[in-house]
Amino acid sequence: MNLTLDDLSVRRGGAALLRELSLRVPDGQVVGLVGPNGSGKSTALRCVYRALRPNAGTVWLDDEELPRMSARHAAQHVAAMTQDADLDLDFTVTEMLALGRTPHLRGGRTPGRAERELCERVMDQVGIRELAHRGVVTLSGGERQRVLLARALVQEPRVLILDEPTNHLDLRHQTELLSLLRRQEVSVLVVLHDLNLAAAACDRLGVLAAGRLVAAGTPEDVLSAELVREVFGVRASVVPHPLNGCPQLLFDLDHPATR
Ligand SMILES: Nc1ncnc2c1ncn2[C@@H]1O[C@H](COP(=O)(O)OP(=O)(O)OP(=O)(O)O)[C@@H](O)[C@H]1O
Repeated sequence: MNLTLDDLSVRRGGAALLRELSLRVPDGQVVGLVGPNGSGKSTALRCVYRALRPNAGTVWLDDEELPRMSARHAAQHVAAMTQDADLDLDFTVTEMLALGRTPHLRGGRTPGRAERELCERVMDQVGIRELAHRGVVTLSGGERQRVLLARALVQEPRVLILDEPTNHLDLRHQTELLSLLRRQEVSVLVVLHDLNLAAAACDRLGVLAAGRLVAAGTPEDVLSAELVREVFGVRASVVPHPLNGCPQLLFDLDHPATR
């Protein structure tokens, strides 16, 4: 399913948070949204998972306008793993995952055997089976993060929206999560801060600065030393990854900034 952000503008309290953002996530591709703090990345995602209504522009799922869909219909197609998620609930991990099936259950039906098997498969994929009976409030930051990903996958979405999904994860879990994303047959829009992980994991990148899309394309097209200097104010060298050739950034901590 193709996801299209179409000319989105968001203004709040007299400030422009997003300015005429257009970005396409083609069916089955992983598109990364990167940019400095406060550049509008989460704002863009919020417009997609309907936590925020843009002042102008819209979002398309193929040729259907997402804001016009019912909440249930939208949730059958789009799942989000976000910074806003509230896990301070007295639920076990298994119960939390079952909630992910809600959009697909008709008339308040409770999850049956097929749903339970799906949840178990996803727990194995994400490596949280041993947490199944733990209360979600007792989990570490990284464990919670993986439970949220599992809940999104249990939803069996066609489009997955992820806001900094790796921020609490250790190195192994970061790489596992991103390689898992690449194996999913869904369209993915993901905000990442780590440009090297973004270059490795994403088919395409969009770069936001002050609410505007300033570059978009393949990681090779986008990640230049000039762009990193201009957008992030950081001096970096770009080298090809020795195994797969994707661009990777090296930083000089003695001379981090250009100004
Ligand atoms: N309701 C609001 N009213 C006013 N300003 C807001 C509102 N919501 C967000 N902002 C501001 O909009 C800007 C963009 O916020 P956003 O969360 O989209 O940035 P971001 O790129 O995701 O940042 P980060 O990398 O720090 O997570 C920030 O300066 C933020 O303070």
